[in-house]
Amino acid sequence: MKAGFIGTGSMGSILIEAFIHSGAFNPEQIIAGNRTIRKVELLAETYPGLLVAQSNREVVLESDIIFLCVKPSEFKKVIDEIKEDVLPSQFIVSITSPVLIKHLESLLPSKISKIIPSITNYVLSGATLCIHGNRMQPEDKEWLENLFAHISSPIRVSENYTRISSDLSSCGPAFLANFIQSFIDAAVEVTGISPEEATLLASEMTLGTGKLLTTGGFNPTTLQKRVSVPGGITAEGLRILDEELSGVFSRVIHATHDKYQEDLEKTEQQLTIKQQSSQ
Ligand SMILES: NC(=O)C1=CN([C@@H]2O[C@H](COP(=O)(O)OP(=O)(O)OC[C@H]3O[C@@H](n4cnc5c(N)ncnc54)[C@H](O)[C@@H]3O)[C@@H](O)[C@H]2O)C=CC1
Ligand SMILES: O=C(O)[C@@H]1CCC=N1
Repeated sequence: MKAGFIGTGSMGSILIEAFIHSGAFNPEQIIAGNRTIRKVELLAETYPGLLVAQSNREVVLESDIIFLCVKPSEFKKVIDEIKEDVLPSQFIVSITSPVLIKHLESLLPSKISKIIPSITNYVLSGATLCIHGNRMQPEDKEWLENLFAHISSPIRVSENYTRISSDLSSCGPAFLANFIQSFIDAAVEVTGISPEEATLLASEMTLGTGKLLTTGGFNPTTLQKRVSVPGGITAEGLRILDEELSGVFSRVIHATHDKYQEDLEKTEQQLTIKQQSSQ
């Protein structure tokens, strides 16, 4: 099994490193290409045996499964480069939400899935969102999800819910980190505790909270209730949060969905124009 990666930016390189660290792939099983080739050369220096492709075509010609790890606006160019070489027996995995499965299936003859990762996969944790195309047979889906199980909890989602699922799973780490940073900044400003100590405490707290919510038998509601001693201190803090954060996440979700719609329309336009002109 040879795995090819087109795009070794933030998420492409995180996936490569996670697959290697988890033992899912040896470096020798990986070939990667990137617009700026130096990024792949650096990966190959860290993981000897990893092959540096000189072109996206080379990635496709050498791989059984190809991960497309470029931004939505870069898809058209990549697909134009590789489409003549893609085979029906190959697997193509897109990690980009605004590129629809139906467009990929109309442009490429391979088996297609969309799997949206998360930065949490870097530490072999968090979810990956799995959306499979029509050519994926039950055994293909099982095989691919087993591969992603090395680095994540693969969860099947409907393509209609890609955005909100990705908001929770993939944007979520940044949203949560923003909340934590505000908590730390306030702690430093109000009390004079050092930023390092506040950050350590907040980070350990986040790890423990994640464990309680995944394997500790709590959900967000029961956790808040359990920590809030009746007439105690936590309830005072929660009262402020409930007042101040009311409506904030609806606005966040509207903002991500507006941007998604914009990307979806632009990408659809690019990919379908290409399709018409190639007929
Ligand atoms: N960053 C994240 O946490 C997550 C990102 N994603 C998705 O992953 C996709 C990539 O995101 P990032 O890795 O963050 O972006 P990035 O900008 O860090 O990486 C994209 C890479 O693609 C390369 N590239 C561009 N055009 C190319 C071409 N024609 N041929 C070969 N390589 C080319 C660029 O040089 C760059 O290294 C995006 O669509 C994003 O929505 C999905 C889940 C999480
Ligand atoms: O910011 C972005 O566009 C990507 C999508 C999910 C996480 N990061």
